[in-house]
Amino acid sequence: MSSRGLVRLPVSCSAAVDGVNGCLTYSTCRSRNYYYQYSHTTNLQISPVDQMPLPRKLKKSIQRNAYFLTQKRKLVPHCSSDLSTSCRGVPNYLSINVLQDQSNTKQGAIRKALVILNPNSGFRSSRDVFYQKVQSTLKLSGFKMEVIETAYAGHAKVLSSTVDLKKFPDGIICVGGDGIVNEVLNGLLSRDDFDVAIRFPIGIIPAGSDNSLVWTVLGIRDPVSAAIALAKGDFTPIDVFAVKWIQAGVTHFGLTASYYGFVADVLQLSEKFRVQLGPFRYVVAGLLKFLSLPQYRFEVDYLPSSLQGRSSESRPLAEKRHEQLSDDGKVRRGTQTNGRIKDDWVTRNGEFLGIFVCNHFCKPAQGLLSPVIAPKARHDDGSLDLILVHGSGRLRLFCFFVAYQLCWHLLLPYVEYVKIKEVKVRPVGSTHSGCGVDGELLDGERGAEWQCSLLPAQGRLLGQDPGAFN
Ligand SMILES: Nc1ncnc2c1ncn2[C@@H]1O[C@H](COP(=O)(O)OP(=O)(O)OP(=O)(O)O)[C@@H](O)[C@H]1O
Repeated sequence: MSSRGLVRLPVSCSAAVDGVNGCLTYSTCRSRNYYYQYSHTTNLQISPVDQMPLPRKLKKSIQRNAYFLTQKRKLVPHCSSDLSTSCRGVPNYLSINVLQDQSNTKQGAIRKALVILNPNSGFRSSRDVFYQKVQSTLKLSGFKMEVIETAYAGHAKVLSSTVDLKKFPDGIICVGGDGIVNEVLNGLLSRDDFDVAIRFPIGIIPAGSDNSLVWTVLGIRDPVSAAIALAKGDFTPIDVFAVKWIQAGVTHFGLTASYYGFVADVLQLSEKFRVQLGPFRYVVAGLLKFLSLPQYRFEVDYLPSSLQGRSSESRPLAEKRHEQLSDDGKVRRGTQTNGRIKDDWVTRNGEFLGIFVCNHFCKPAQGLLSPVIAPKARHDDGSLDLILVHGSGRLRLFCFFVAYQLCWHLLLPYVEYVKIKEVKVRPVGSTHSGCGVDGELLDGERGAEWQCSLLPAQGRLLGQDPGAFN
């Protein structure tokens, strides 16, 4: 029997196959069908399907699946990374075929990664997701992993800020939601070796309530596809932004979005229902907040993208970062800010239902319609997208929400959309002074002023951006 393209499996293959489907699974290799049989004494045996003494029905089913996969690969090149996203009903264990067929999978190479698993994410199914759905796929592709489960909120940040990165050169894999990814990012960026840490690869296995980041940037929303994307070993560069509470000098980093007004309020309220409602907490909190909608007043200053001063672009990363994080809030209006003329800034004061500062187009993984909040945003375009929803009142908010579901919200006359480099947001009066960053709430005191800007270096996500093929 020819074993071309098939027995290039790492040493761990018997365990991997065992983990995938108990003791028996089957697969295809290129245009031929093979049958894998696992037994504790002989480990892995591989034979063409035609030659195996299988029941006729099973043989036919294998051949049907093989045909389906071959056709799909012909029709959609590079489809493999989202195979189980786009082809519902394709069993989990068929993903192994895809791994074997990836020319860029690092066959045989050992890749060392730290896995940080949040057992509290989403429906609290992270353990099942990791151990039953993805661990075997990752092992098969050569990952050697150390798994640590978080024991408390903030644990992932502590881990990523103290871990010896040289011990895990192939990255940190987060199993959970956007919150745990955000913690890992903030842990990495609090390290002394910031320049190295910002480029340290972060992998995501979605098991949280929403997982907007991996869905929007990599087009993946199920754990098996995410594992395959990690196995392929590519990277996607992504802009990183910093949200600074100016008076306190506290900075928090993000990859998805920061938001103020109604959504920040909903985020705060939703935490009260986390244990009872899991991912549905956002819907309930949203409804409750809608019914008791306050007025939100803000002063907003933003620097449009096209007016970005060029003087800072040639300076080294460490110098620029220091400048960005240590201006101690001593910026005064009508003066120079970080070498840029204040006159370039645009000011908007008044009532706003919401203010969103997006790093990518922010597609929620939940919901039927998958609307996007910032359709022109890209995760690596070196700018942020600002959406200002002017005004107040339930009717206006309801119309915005409906239009958003249909992706028409940018057509509303009270919605302003602009690409920016930096924005400052000051809540006025009794307006909620907190701000949400990637699903985490930053609480500020009354009168807190927030400054949101991009860092001068990009981070790296493990996995290939599907848009990179175009
Ligand atoms: N062991 C733990 N016990 C309690 N909270 C934890 C624990 N580990 C992490 N957390 C906290 O849980 C929060 C949410 O985690 P995560 O983002 O993984 O899930 P999620 O909120 O369900 O998903 P999403 O952020 O996508 O909505 C994080 O902010 C983190 O601080």
